[in-house]
Amino acid sequence: MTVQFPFVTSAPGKVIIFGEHAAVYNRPAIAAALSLRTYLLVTKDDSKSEYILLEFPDINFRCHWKKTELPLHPIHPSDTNPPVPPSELDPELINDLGPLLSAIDSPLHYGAAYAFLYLFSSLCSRSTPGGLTFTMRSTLPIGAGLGSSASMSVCLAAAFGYIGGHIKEATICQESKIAHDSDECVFIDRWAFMGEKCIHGNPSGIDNAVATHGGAVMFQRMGNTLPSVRTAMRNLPPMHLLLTNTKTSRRTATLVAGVSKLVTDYPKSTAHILDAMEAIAREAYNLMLRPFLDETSKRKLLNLIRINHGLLVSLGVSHPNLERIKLYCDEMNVGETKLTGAGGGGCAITLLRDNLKPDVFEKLDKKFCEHGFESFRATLGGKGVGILISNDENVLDKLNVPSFVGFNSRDEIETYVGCSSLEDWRYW
Ligand SMILES: Nc1ncnc2c1ncn2[C@@H]1O[C@H](COP(=O)(O)OP(=O)(O)O)[C@@H](O)[C@H]1O
Ligand SMILES: C[C@@](O)(CCOP(=O)(O)O)CC(=O)O
Ligand SMILES: [Mg+2]
Repeated sequence: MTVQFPFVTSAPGKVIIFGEHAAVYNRPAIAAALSLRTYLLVTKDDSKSEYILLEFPDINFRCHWKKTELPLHPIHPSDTNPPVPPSELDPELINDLGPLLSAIDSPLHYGAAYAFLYLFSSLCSRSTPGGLTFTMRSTLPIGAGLGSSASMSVCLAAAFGYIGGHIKEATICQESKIAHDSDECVFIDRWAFMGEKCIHGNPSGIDNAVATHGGAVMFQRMGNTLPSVRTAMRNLPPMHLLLTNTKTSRRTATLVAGVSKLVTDYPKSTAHILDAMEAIAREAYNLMLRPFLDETSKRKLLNLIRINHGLLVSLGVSHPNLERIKLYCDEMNVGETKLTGAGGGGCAITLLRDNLKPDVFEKLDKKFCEHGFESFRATLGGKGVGILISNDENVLDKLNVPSFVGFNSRDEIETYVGCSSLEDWRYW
């Protein structure tokens, strides 16, 4: 198979509706893909053939390495094709990557470069051409609980899987749906999970599963060795979720580590909290299987959102700004609010009551603006990982590093190269 450059891979962010953090401890959680996405442009420039280059303008990071410096793993005849990652990160590869990462100070840059190098070295070989530039753009806020790390890892795993010849070019267009997981999606999901491990140590795998497969799922990790269970939730009832970003930055790695310490220090008490979160996710799952929410089901879901948030507060992963959002929503009686993702800042979701008057939103928006928060209505359950390989001159005109770096808003990215605008996107 010949790899055609330039190309773009893309994957969605996600909203965890119930069960964040508990998901790390093998409890079920419910999440759905978001319409906001990450896009990774891969271009080839023969005049730079000695190098592999990163352009990550969203986090203000660019970097390059000589291809000969990279610890590309030689392919052994006994290797499985496509390669299957081990259950833990490979200590030998981690060691080899150390010197390449040692000059990077910022944890944001470090995590992104580490995931990049780990996946590149695992999936590309000496015969991979040099002169490749990887330019990453997200329409998602980064480090805000909406799974930007997983959507980035999925974009990388898909791109390296394609370049390394491990997966075929996708052929399924926007409208068609497949009933089962394709081999390509299984491959991408598994390797993106390794990227998530590089970025936050002990991920549950829910974020990369949603970013790969799209849609909505009930997900349960089964420990380190067994495969996770992923139950697709088709036909989610209309949920009317308001998503509010505190713009308070935080790192998932720090929050997951904080909960881990609490679980170690208070094993009995925290087990009850995690069990309660499991019961909430299961009750919510049964309610959300219905195509419409009657009044009683809606009331129950609202209650479950409130209880889940209270439990997350008890694990120490809220933040005064998340509590401010909850306070305003409670005062105006618009619905129930919980943090989403790792917490500690980032985003909250509010499940809105029915028949709210528009002026309530105006008042709420005004309050949020005073604190610099940003609200948007979430569209849930979109497409998973995709690839754009286009021969259209108008599209090709945008598929170069300066254009990609130069997009200055979410709307521009979506309009010029986005999954929602171009028909050339294909899905695995
Ligand atoms: N567009 C992007 N460009 C570069 N790095 C990114 C991008 N999106 C995500 N990342 C990486 O993912 C990290 C954020 O992941 P995380 O702390 O898990 O928050 P979340 O997944 O909720 O956004 C960033 O610090 C960065 O390393
Ligand atoms: C806290 C957790 O449940 C979700 C983290 O999501 P995010 O990185 O904050 O978008 C961790 C995980 O499930 O891997
Ligand atoms: Mg993350």
